[in-house]
Amino acid sequence: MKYVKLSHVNGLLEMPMVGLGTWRAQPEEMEKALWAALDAGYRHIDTAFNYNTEETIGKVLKQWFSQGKGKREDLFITTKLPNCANRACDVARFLQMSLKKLQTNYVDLYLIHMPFSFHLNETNFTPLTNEDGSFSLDYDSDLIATWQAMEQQVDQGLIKAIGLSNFSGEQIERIYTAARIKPSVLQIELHAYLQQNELRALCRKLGIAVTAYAPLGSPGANNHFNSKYNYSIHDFPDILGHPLVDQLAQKYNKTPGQVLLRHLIQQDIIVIPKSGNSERLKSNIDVFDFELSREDMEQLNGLDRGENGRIFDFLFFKGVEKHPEYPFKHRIDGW
Ligand SMILES: NC(=O)C1=CN([C@@H]2O[C@H](COP(=O)(O)OP(=O)(O)OC[C@H]3O[C@@H](n4cnc5c(N)ncnc54)[C@H](OP(=O)(O)O)[C@@H]3O)[C@@H](O)[C@H]2O)C=CC1
Ligand SMILES: O=C1CO[C@H](CO)[C@@H](O)[C@@H]1O
Repeated sequence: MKYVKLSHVNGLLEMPMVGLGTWRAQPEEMEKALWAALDAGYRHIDTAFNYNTEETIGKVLKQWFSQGKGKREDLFITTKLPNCANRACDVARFLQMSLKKLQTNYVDLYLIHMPFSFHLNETNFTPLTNEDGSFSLDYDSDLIATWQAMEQQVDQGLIKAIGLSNFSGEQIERIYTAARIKPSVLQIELHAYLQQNELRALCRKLGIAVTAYAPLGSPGANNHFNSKYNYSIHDFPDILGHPLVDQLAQKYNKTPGQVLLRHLIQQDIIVIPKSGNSERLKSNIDVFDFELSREDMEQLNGLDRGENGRIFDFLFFKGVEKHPEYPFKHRIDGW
């Protein structure tokens, strides 16, 4: 395993470059997948308050520790503040709920999941929706105040590093400028079709590590958006099936998934592929024994479609584009 050393942290904190994604994993699948992942050598787990996987992760880890297979400090756990809690007064209690479910007294990384905010349904801690099915936008939430509340949780020893997810360059710079504890990590959609060169350059300048979500193009996400939100993404990309990826997989005697992950890792990008299948889990972490040549890296760089390659525009949250902090306005303007 290779690690990225995080800046803006008190002391040394290293993030394993491959982590286990957990979005859409159902409890039984999650339990099996995490055991298989820990056996395969995964030590980095990516979850979020709204994935409904924290509880199962906590349960498995408790057993893993009690069987003497590892210690808490061997693991890197990321979780996220949901966007229905993007306000200073909600940070401590949402973090507490995550810590309780994860059965741990700290997380390595806590991210603001999304910059746009929804009102909170206090009965079940989900976003409030309006009668027409649109999401109830909270125009008053203050991202800087939310960030400062996260800094206080770092001071309390409940979080090691703090970061952002799905933020635009302007939003990142705004938080960075105001921050006492600077963001250590930016988690964004990043894969061969959406290579995010501008945001990566900004992060390099600010000493922020980049984590790629949906690094394989999130196969199956469209079905999920369809069934959960009755929303379909236009031109849904099949990156794993691209002929170049297939050709390189044959050349290096690797799978298409390994080629795509290696393309990112070789550029110092952390990846968090999700799998519930033990063979694919193993293959996704087995990406450190080969190197793509400069020419092949350049060919893969050439697959970038810019904004047209984006899967997660969050427009499945009906009405979200009206929020002033919606980060992809440039995309809508371009349509
Ligand atoms: N911050 C944010 O807003 C977001 C964060 N995330 C995080 O990033 C993680 C990864 O993103 P995700 O959307 O899950 O997408 P991924 O790109 O990781 O794709 C996951 C899908 O690919 C399949 N798969 C996994 N490995 C392989 C392989 N080697 N070959 C072929 N298919 C494979 C999985 O199926 P199977 O399980 O059957 O193997 C699953 O359906 C999430 O799980 C979550 O933790 C994701 C979205 C948004
Ligand atoms: O991490 C995520 C995966 O996609 C979800 C949408 O259903 C979001 O909750 C979130 O961005």
